[in-house]
Amino acid sequence: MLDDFTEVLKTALPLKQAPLVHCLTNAVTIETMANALLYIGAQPIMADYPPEFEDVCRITDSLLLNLGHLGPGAGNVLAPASHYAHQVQKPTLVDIVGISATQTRYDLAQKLFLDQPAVLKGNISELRAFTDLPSHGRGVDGSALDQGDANLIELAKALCLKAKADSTTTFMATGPVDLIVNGNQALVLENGVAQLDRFTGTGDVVGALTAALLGVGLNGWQASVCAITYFNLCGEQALHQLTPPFGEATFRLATLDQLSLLMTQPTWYQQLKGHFIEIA
Ligand SMILES: Nc1ncnc2c1ncn2[C@@H]1O[C@H](COP(=O)(O)OP(=O)(O)O)[C@@H](O)[C@H]1O
Ligand SMILES: Cc1ncsc1CCOP(=O)(O)O
Ligand SMILES: [Mg+2]
Repeated sequence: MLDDFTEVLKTALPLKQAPLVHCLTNAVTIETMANALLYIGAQPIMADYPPEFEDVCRITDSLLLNLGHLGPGAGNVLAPASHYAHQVQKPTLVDIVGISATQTRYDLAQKLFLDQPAVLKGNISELRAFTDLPSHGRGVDGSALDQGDANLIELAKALCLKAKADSTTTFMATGPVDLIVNGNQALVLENGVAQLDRFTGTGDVVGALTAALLGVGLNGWQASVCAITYFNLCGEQALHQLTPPFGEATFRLATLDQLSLLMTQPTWYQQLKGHFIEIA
């Protein structure tokens, strides 16, 4: 079954066409996100003024809603964009950054979920908060205390219950290992390196890559596996190429550089590591 995904990875990247991705995102990582999309051959448009949404929606291939840095009236920006995309069936990704930190983000995430996004993502602590499980998330960061096999299975079951109410959304929970839940299937992905937790925006970039892949027609399940695996292999390759000592900023740049480079290696997709878990 994992072989099916290897095939998806192989055919998806390099992209055969450039999807235009409408991003409503946070001010912290907005530039990193825009460039990450360009590096993989997609195109970003950051447009958060509601009167523009209809025009922007007409020309874009997917929508990304990131809760990372809510400004005044954010509810009046993200929710209308989400409703409109739902009406016209534009594939949408919701990134629930920081929902373990505030009730406002929690409420907004639950509201956006009702519009049936193709993918709802966050780190493992954020997805635990979303499903009302105890979460050790701190600010926008996940906690190692929410990792571990028992916690992953507990989260997979909780997401599976959510998925039963809405079978169209794929859930992505990132961390040292990543969990993807779709319907009653749960997949654990095992690529990546610890340094990917040490610069800001790694989760946001994974969200952007996923939205780009939704924009070229991959479903939520395929886009999630492909985006996480590609990004984490970029991190692995960056680490492999750097000679110590090097700082976190150097690693960040090397990882972002791999976004345009790794896919030019003919067998990159063969490094996919993961396994399905039983949640019945
Ligand atoms: N310790 C780690 N080991 C391997 N990969 C990691 C690790 N921490 C994060 N990653 C990877 O970095 C990306 C961002 O994950 P994460 O840090 O959980 O998101 P966020 O930035 O939203 O908190 C994911 O692709 C994840 O697999
Ligand atoms: C530091 C910070 N604060 C609000 S959003 C943000 C960036 C979060 O990026 P990521 O979710 O990818 O870690
Ligand atoms: Mg991060």
